[in-house]
Amino acid sequence: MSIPAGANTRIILRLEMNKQIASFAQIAAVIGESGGDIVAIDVTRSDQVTTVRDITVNVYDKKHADLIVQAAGRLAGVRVLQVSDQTFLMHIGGKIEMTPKTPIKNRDDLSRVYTPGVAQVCLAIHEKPSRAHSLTIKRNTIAVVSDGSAVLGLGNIGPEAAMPVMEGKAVLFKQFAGVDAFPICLDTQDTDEIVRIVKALAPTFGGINLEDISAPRCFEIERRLIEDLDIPVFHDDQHGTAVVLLAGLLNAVKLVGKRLEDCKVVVCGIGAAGTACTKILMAAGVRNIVGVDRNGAIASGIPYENEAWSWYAEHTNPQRLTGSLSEVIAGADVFIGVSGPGVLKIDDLKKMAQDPIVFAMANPTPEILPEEAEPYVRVMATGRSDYPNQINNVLCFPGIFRGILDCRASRVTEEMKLAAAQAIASVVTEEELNEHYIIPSVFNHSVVERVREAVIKAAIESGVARKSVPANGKVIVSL
Ligand SMILES: NC(=O)c1ccc[n+]([C@@H]2O[C@H](COP(=O)([O-])OP(=O)(O)OC[C@H]3O[C@@H](n4cnc5c(N)ncnc54)[C@H](O)[C@@H]3O)[C@@H](O)[C@H]2O)c1
Ligand SMILES: O=C(O)C[C@H](O)C(=O)O
Ligand SMILES: [Mg+2]
Repeated sequence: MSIPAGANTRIILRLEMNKQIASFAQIAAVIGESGGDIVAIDVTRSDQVTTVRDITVNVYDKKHADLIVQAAGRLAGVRVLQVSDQTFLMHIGGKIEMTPKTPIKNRDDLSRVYTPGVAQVCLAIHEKPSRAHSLTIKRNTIAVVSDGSAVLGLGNIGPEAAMPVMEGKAVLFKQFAGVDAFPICLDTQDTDEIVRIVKALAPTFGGINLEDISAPRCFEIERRLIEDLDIPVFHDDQHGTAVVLLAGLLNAVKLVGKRLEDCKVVVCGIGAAGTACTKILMAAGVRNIVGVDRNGAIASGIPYENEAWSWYAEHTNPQRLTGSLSEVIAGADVFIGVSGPGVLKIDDLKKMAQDPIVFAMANPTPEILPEEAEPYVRVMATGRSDYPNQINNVLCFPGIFRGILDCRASRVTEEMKLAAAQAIASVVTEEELNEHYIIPSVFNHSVVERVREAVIKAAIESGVARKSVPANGKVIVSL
C-alpha cells in the first residue's frame, strides 16, 4: 500500500495485528529502526485474536513514509489496513460549512425568517433590487468559480478535483478577511457556457473570483463578465498573482539596489498568471520583459494562433530575443516562473546578472527548489507556505475583496491593483527588509487591513465605489 502524495510530515497507519503472532513492541521497533517517530497510538478495535491500532508517526517525506509502511507490512501477523495523512484527514467531508446567523427558537422566529415575514423583505428587494446588497448574503458573499482547467500547476484535472483548492480559497477568504465565499466548480470548459452560467449566478453574489481557468479562455471569460455584470469580476490567477508579484519585486529591487526600469525580467509561462504579471510590471515601469513558454521566447515576427501571445509579442521583448529559456535568461536580473515544476536549472541561474532575483511561483512544485537555487541567487521566493518569501495570491485576494465589498465597488480598476501591491510591499519596513523577508506573511494582520484601505481609497478615486465606508467606527468617506 502506498500513501497519498503530499508534502506532509505526519501519517496515521491503521494496522491490524494478530495478537498470537505479532506484538506492538515489534511494530514500534520496526518503525523506530526505519527512522519514524511515533507520536500517538489509538486502539480502534480489539477482540480475542486481533487488535486494530491507529499509529501516528512523524516522517520526513512521502518516500520515508512509504518505507515505514512497507516495513510494518512485512511483519508477520501485521496487516496495513489504511494509511492516511493529516492533510487528507483535514479534507474529510470538505473544509467549510454553512451556519445560520439567526437561530430559530420558536414560531415567532420562524415566521420572520421564513413565511410569512420573509415575503415583505422579498417585495422590498423587488421594488429596489439594490436592497439585495443589504438584505441578503450578497453584501458579504462572493463566488469562487473554476472549471478545473488549470488547477495550480497540476493542469486540466477537472471540476471535482479542483474543489479542494476552491474550498481552501473560501477558508482563506473567511479567516483572513471575514468574506463568505462559495466554491463553485463547473462541469464545462466552454467559454460561452461559463459566461452564461456565471451571469445567471450573479444575483446571489457581491463579487466573482474566477480561479484556475486556463489561458487564453480566461481572458475572454473575464472580459465578457466584467462587461455584463454590475459586480466586480476578478480572475485571481491573473490579477491576484500580479499584485503580489509586484509587491515582492518592489521590495526585492530595493534590497539589491536596482531600479525596475533598468531590469531585464524573464517571465516563464505565458498563461493567465504570466500575462497579468507582465502587464502589471509594464504599468510599474519595467521596459525589458522577455516571455518564454513551451516553445521558447515569444517574439514579434513569429505568427501565433493564440491572440494573447500576438499581443505579448508586440508589447514585450524589445530586443526580439528568440530561443529557449536557457538562452534568453542570459543577463536577466529577474526570473518569474508561473509555468511548471523544475523548468529552471542551476546552469540558467549562473547566466543571470549580478544579484539574481528568482521568483519560482509554480504550485505546488516550483520551477526550481530554494535549496538548489539559493547558492546562486540573491533573493529567492516561491508560492509555497513552507519556505520563506511566499509570493502567493493569498496575500491579495482576501484584502482586495474585503475592500471591494465594503465600498461596494462596481469593478476592479488598475489603480486598485497597483494600490494593493504597494500596500502589501509597505508592510515590510526598511529595517526588516532582507533576503528572506521581502514579502510579509499572510498571518500578518496588517496585510488585509492595508490592502483593504488602499483598495477603498483607489476605488473612490477611480469613481467605482458605490457606498460610504465606515473605518474604526467612523465614516471616513461619504459619497
Ligand atoms: N504563486 C501564486 O500566487 C500563483 C498564482 C497563479 C498561478 N501560479 C502558478 O503558475 C502556474 C501557471 O498558472 P496559470 O493559472 O497561469 O496557468 P495557465 O494554464 O493559464 O498557464 C500556464 C502557462 O505555462 C506554460 N508552461 C507550462 N509548462 C511550461 C514549461 N515547462 N515551460 C514553459 N512554459 C510552460 C503553459 O504553456 C501555459 O502557457 C501554475 O503552476 C500555478 O500554480 C502561482
Ligand atoms: O492556489 C494557490 O496557491 C495560488 C494560485 O492560485 C495557483 O493557482 O497556484
Ligand atoms: Mg490559482
